[in-house]
Amino acid sequence: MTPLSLRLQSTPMGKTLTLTFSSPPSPPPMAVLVTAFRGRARLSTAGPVRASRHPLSGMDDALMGFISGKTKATELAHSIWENVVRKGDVVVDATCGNGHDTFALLKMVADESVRGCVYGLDIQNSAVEYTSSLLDASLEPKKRELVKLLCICHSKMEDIIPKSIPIRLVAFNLGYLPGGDKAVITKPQTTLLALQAASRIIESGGLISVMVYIGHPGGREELETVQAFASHLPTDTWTSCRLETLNRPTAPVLVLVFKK
Ligand SMILES: C[S@@+](CC[C@H](N)C(=O)[O-])C[C@H]1O[C@@H](n2cnc3c(N)ncnc32)[C@H](O)[C@@H]1O
Repeated sequence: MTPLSLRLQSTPMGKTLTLTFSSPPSPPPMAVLVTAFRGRARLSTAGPVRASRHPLSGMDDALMGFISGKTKATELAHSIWENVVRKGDVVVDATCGNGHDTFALLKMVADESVRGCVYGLDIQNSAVEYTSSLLDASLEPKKRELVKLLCICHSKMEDIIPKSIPIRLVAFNLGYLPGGDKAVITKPQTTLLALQAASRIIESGGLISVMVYIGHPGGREELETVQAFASHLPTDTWTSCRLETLNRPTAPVLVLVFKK
C-alpha cells in the first residue's frame, strides 16, 4: 500500500496526522489517523473514505448558485430531484400547471428503453391541457406515452396511482397557475391531505418536494401547514428540511421530506 495523501491538523486532542492509503483497485482507501497527544502516539483507522470527491450530480453548482442568488429555487429543486430520481422510476407531479416540472421529471425517468412514468395532476382542465400541449410539442410519441395527465385534486392521488407501485418522488409547486386564474389556488386543507397521501405512497429513498410561495394571500398559512406536517414526521423514517432565502422575505420556500 502506498500513501495517497498526508494531512497534519491541530485539534483539541493534539496534532493529528492523516495518511490516506489505497490498494487498488479495491478495497476503498482507508484513512489512518496518527494522533500525537501529550507526547504519545496513537494509531487508529477512520474507515473507508471516498476515493475522490464525487459530488452529487450538479448539486455543488446548484447549491452555490442558490446561495449566491444566481439559481432560482425551482432550478435547485430540479437539481435535487435529479439526485433522487433514477431512470425507470415512477414519480408524481402533484401540480402540473404549465407542465415545466412534468417535462423535467419525464427527462429524469425516461431513457432509450423508455421506462418510467410521470403522473401529472392538476385541479384545472386548462393546466392539464397546457401541460399536454407542451409535452406533445417537445416529446417523441413513445416518451409522451409515459406521462399520465389527470384533472384531479392531488389529495385524491391514491385513487389513481396503483398501490403496488413504489413512488420515488412527489413534487408540489403550490399556489396558482402563472398567467392563469389566481382564484384557483392550492389550499392548506387539501395540501395537507395530499402530503399525507404522498407520505403513504412514497418508497424508501424517495422524496416529497414542496415549493411554497408566500407572497400571495394565504401563502404563509399554507407554509405553516406544510412545515407542521414536515416537522412532526418521525425521525426514524423521515428527514425533513427547509431551504429559503432569508433577506427576500417573499421568496419561495422549498420544503424537502425524505423517506429513509
Ligand atoms: C404554481 S402552479 C404549478 C406550476 C407547474 N408545476 C409548472 O411547472 O408549470 C400551481 C398549480 O396547482 C394547481 N392546483 C391548485 N389546487 C390544486 C389541487 N387541489 N390539486 C391539484 N392541483 C392544484 C393549480 O391549478 C396550478 O396549476
